[in-house]
Amino acid sequence: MIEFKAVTKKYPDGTVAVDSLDLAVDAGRITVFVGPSGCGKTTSLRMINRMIDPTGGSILLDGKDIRESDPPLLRRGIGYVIQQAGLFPHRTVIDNVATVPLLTGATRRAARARAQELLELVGLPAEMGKRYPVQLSGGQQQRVGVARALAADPPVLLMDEPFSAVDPVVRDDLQQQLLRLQSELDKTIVFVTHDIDEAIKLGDRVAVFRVGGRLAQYATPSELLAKPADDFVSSFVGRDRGYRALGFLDAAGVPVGPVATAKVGTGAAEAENTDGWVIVVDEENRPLGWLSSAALSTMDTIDKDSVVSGGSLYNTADGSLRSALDSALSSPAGLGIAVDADGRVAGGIKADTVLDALARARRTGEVPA
Ligand SMILES: Nc1ncnc2c1ncn2[C@@H]1O[C@H](COP(=O)(O)OP(=O)(O)OP(=O)(O)O)[C@@H](O)[C@H]1O
Repeated sequence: MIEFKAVTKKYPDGTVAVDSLDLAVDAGRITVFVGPSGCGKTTSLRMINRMIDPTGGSILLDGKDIRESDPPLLRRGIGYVIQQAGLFPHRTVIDNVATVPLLTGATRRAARARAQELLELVGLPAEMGKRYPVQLSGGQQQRVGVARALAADPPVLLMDEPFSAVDPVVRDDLQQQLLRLQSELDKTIVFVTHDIDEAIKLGDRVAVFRVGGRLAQYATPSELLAKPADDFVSSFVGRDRGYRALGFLDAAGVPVGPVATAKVGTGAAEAENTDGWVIVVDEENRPLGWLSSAALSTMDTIDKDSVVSGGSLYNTADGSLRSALDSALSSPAGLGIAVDADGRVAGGIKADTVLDALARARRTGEVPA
């Protein structure tokens, strides 16, 4: 556990970046610091590994004041990931990751083996180890940054806007990856972002800062959305608040209806008769995209290059009302695609059906009316 006790940071020019911060970061959880630019998120984060020292108050790591720890030693137990990954440009990817185990006394062979394992863990193919950072995409560099931060197996991981320099699709992928990793690793993660959506998605708890380095609210994502502490938090988390709150409601009770499917590579004439759209699936019944019946009527064999990419998918195994509704709204056919845990088409889902389920949840008091 990391505890901030009345922590203040006043820079020499008089700027108060953090003002009397009291906050306890739970062990083994993701805590997100979020807030507008200049509100003291980075300063708060960097005080944890003593890159910055507070001018008042104290920070305890597992009950011990971090001022009593030698900074280099302290940092061995605290991984650090930053926005531009911060990789060594003249070292290969594998050597970038192996640096830390080498520093802590591993043999070269053991360090490389560990690095290889970590690259796999963050979803990078082994052959990428030989490349130099410049030969990787931004998202891949971020993965290497995460692998490197994990190399010493630190119990604590600090992440400062790690995904903000990549495009939204890659960011979504990196966020999923982080959640998956965390479910295996149980690190104590402190994650800084200015993006409230990212905070809500990743955080077990979210600390909302306001300019002047003051904590406006510290709560779980659903509490933040349901009960913002004041007007500032309300306007900060406010955008699409009702819609985002759907992300916390299980869609298990939402009925999934039929959807016309057509297997790729089969004759178009064999496709189910429909006056609207069909979802094209692969051999395993996984969705590839949509074809309108008009397009279908012009082709002999269904090929996957002609499909219109669909919207988001709704996973019946663990989907929320938000993902169910989003799948319906983002589909060109107006019908969301529900898939099972293996990604196979389970049926279609309509926006109206989701809204009915929401109305039911309101009636039963599961969500406030
Ligand atoms: N070395 C410094 N000297 C003086 N003021 C500083 C210094 N570093 C940061 N600040 C100021 O402290 C305040 C908090 O900065 P900090 O970087 O912690 O904010 P932040 O919330 O992380 O912002 P951003 O989202 O823009 O990165 C800002 O007003 C900033 O200008």
